[in-house]
Amino acid sequence: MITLDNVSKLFGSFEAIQSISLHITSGEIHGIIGASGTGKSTLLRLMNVIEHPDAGDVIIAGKTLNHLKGKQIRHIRQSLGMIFQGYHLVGNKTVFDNVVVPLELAKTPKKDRRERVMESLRFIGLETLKDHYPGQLSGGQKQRVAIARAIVNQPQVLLCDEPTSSLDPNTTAEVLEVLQRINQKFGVTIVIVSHEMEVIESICERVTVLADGQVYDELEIKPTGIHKMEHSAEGFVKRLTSGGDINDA
Ligand SMILES: Nc1ncnc2c1ncn2[C@@H]1O[C@H](COP(=O)(O)OP(=O)(O)OP(=O)(O)O)[C@@H](O)[C@H]1O
Repeated sequence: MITLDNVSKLFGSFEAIQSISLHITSGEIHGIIGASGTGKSTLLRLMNVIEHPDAGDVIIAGKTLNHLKGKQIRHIRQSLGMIFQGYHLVGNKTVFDNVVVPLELAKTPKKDRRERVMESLRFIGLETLKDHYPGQLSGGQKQRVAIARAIVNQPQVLLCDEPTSSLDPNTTAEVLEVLQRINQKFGVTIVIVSHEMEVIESICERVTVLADGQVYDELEIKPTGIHKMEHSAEGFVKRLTSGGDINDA
């Protein structure tokens, strides 16, 4: 579903992403973990065509994104949902009016919008709060509204940038449960960037470990534990698998 083929990204002379290749299969929940500044968000922004690679190809659902032009990019973005640590809700719009935005941008017929928004809100269990404003919601509720907005267009891929980093453990579990249901019910491929191994471990099947803009390792998470797929240094992976923050590794 998502392939990065020798992708590099420069900011000035600084190479934030260095010749990364990875493949995420359709229907997978894939984690990207790494210490602060290792390029996790940049990698996600390359998948969402917010950033463009300086070298290599980003291929989603068979389409090479870096060869697409304006209208085509807007079209492919409609098959990608995105959620962020800071929710990015519009404060002076109600929950309903926040969730309807992607349908307005996609020019979905007006007669269909209400039912689609309510369907999304029902899925995340917040339909009764449709007339509330973001300021009246808890952090977990805000993130669930952001998820409703991200899935209202029925995307094939959901890209999540530190989706639970501002949340307490109970609310984190609620948000991860919603993501898991989206994956299971609709077959949406999910990519989650996080620096918290517990989050990645609880929901992902495979994990890419980044260090200094490069793929440091790939891990497979099975009921029996975490399996190294490549060449990790023992101490580094031990820290990860014991639930420690990767920044401590
Ligand atoms: N627009 C930009 N201009 C210049 N440098 C940038 C830009 N965006 C990111 N960088 C740099 O690229 C590197 C990777 O940044 P990125 O935000 O992808 O890391 P990250 O792993 O997501 O970090 P964090 O966990 O702290 O969010 C960092 O050194 C950052 O300072």
